[in-house]
Amino acid sequence: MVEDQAQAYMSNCLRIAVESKARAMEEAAQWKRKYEFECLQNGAEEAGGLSANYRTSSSGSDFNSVPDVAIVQGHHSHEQHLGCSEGPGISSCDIFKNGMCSSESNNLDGRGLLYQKVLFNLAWGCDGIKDQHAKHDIVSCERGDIRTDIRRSKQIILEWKSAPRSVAIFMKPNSPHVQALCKEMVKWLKEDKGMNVFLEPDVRKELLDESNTYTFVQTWKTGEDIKTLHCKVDLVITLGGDGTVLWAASKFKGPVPPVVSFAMGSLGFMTPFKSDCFKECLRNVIKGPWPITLRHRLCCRIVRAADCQESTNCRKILEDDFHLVLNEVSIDRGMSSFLTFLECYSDNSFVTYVQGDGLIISTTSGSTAYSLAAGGSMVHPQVPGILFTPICPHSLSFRPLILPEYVTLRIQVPLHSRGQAWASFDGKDRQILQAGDALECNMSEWPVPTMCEVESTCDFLHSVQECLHWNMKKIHCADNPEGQL
Ligand SMILES: NC(=O)c1ccc[n+]([C@@H]2O[C@H](COP(=O)([O-])OP(=O)(O)OC[C@H]3O[C@@H](n4cnc5c(N)ncnc54)[C@H](O)[C@@H]3O)[C@@H](O)[C@H]2O)c1
Ligand SMILES: Nc1ncnc2c1ncn2[C@@H]1O[C@H](COP(=O)(O)OP(=O)(O)OP(=O)(O)O)[C@@H](O)[C@H]1O
Repeated sequence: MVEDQAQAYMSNCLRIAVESKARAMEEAAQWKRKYEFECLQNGAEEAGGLSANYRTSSSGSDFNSVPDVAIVQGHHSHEQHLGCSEGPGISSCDIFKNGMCSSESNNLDGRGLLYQKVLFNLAWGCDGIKDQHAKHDIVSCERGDIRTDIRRSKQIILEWKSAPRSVAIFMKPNSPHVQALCKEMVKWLKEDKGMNVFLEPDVRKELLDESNTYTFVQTWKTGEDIKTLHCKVDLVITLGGDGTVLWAASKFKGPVPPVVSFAMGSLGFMTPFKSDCFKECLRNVIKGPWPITLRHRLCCRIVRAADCQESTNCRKILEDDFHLVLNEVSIDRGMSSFLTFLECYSDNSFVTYVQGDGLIISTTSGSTAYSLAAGGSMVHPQVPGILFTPICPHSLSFRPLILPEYVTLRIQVPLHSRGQAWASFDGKDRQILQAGDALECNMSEWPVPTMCEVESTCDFLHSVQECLHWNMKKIHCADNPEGQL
């Protein structure tokens, strides 16, 4: 009995001693944390970067008030590496403390001491641009954890602030069926909708030669006029096939008004609307809101060797001397019987040599056109990327690539090349590339907004299935009268 009491007394003393020691250690750790936080706060305030972004708490000097996310003026060595000497970015400037981290124990080291997570900064290569555009729209690094936001808004919707008033119609030439529909549409747009109608100069002339009821139709005369067409029209209508969409887009060397495309061609991958119900379609689109697909374009320039002879930096490129392609720019061997030999660079990094029939640099919209025929993947038009697809490469291992949308590609015909190459822009405007000439392209800031029939992905899948018969095979089965799978 006495022995039991003595043992209980001893273990009680031991427990009290252990608890006192734990309390003392906890208090010491608290003081240490406070000291470290104050040191860091003082340092940050001296650097001038963190103070504006502090999460405030009830007491200003409370070491429980910690910075959330700070946008810092670059003092990080990595920024220099990215060519962004003072560029903005996202910084993780967090001091971990009780209750801040999802799991408190994560911040305790083996000896039960709290540690500070090492600070870091995320910056985006921005070639010296110092504005907020260099921040990434979906990446954050709150509390030192890098995360990407889930993009919940999938579909872009166009909502008119007031009803569109002017429309430009582009139509496929030499088709009586298309011409007949164009006349009917022009009358309806004017009489029922009270809209100003623009037609291409020769189409307008043909209409006026036929009847003077179309004197209200407007047009453009010079190349200068067409440069400002986007300021005069709210909506573009195309009547034809994919070629007519490409044709209409090529007329806009800057911003493009929303495009409604009626299928009156053979394939019609980018022409979702049916011409026989054009009034209902246009009524809906004009009323809005309406889903659109932003189809990115590539801005392509030819850099001539002759223009660069004086100095390596000399570029006698005129302001207007560029092509905006909706599908692709292709470089091929033309009539030459030699293999093309092209040197390819991405942002000045060597990519590869192309030896074969040529190379296609395609947008994602163009992925279902020439690039597909050359073995490239089909890519949804809203995926940000540039397709790099060789044409009949001489090497069996030369597979197509998809590069990020922000790279600048340079395709050079080497000075020692035996033959020339030819560049075509959306299958048109073929231009010769002599030895030493290069083609440069990057993503343009001016996409083509095309109105969807249903919504972007649904329209894309519908086109893939209906126009290209993707993964459709006939099955011979009495249970499947339509014979398709
Ligand atoms: N081997 C090939 O498949 C090949 C060869 C040369 C050009 N092309 C394509 O033709 C385009 C020019 O078209 P065009 O109508 O002025 O010439 P075109 O009249 O010769 O038509 C070419 C075909 O490509 C289709 N097409 C065009 N763009 C498309 C797209 N984004 N998705 C799916 N199919 C598409 C057209 O509907 C048409 O059937 C070029 O941009 C190029 O992509 C393809
Ligand atoms: N307004 C226009 N003026 C001059 N040429 C045009 C015009 N619209 C289209 N074209 C050209 O006419 C050709 C045929 O047009 P389009 O591709 O629209 O018809 P399609 O071949 O019947 O249809 P799809 O492309 O669906 O097979 C294309 O090469 C295109 O560039």
